[in-house]
Amino acid sequence: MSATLHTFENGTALAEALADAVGDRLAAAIKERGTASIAVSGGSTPKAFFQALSQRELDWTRVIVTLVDERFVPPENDRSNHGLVAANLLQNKAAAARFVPLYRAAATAEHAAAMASEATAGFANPFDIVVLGMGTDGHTASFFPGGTRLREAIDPATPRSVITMNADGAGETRLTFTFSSLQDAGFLVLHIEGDGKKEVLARAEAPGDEMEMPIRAMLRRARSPLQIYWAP
Ligand SMILES: O=C(O)[C@H](O)[C@@H](O)[C@H](O)[C@H](O)COP(=O)(O)O
Repeated sequence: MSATLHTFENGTALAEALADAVGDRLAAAIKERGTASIAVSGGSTPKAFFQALSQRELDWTRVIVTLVDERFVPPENDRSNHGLVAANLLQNKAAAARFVPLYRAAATAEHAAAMASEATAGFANPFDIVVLGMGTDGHTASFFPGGTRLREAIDPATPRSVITMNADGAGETRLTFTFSSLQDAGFLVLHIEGDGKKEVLARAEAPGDEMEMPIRAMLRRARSPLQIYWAP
């Protein structure tokens, strides 16, 4: 599908513009269907965006927030994406939103993934908004190069669900929505910052194997147009 690059002067300007765009989409979905759903990524990049979005004026009681992917760690762990979202997005006006975690205190990550798949099935088809990140190794969500279930995760035939993933670059076991769950969001965003990530993006846009740079799956095959938000 097509991708559009939106460039901003700095991270603050990007965060405000992305919060405006996402806030407008959430409001439109609420107006249309009474509810809105958004899946966001972790990492260091989205913090300012989360803080900006948390202050947008809308009926947050009708918004469901979940994660594109998560580490198999409880929210108190400082590597938890749930913890990051709780501290930065589910604040201010957005404190009224309903958060649906991917992590579950289950015996295994596989059980947690099954529980998360069930808990999200009602609203993840498709998401109104998905905000992806990208690592310098070309991963997005928890689609890591060399990941144990990478082929399955990016296979368009794999159903909408949350699956587990292990990879050298990932640290903990991950829980991740599959490609099919994310690629048809009403508003599909890739949020990246810095010159290094822009170079990674250029490499990903060149011919090559999706298994080497899994972001290529989104760049090449997402049904929704990919909106790339970038600032130096
Ligand atoms: O870490 C996570 O939760 C996500 O799995 C990951 O896909 C993230 O979006 C990228 O690794 C970018 O991370 P940075 O923003 O920290 O560069």
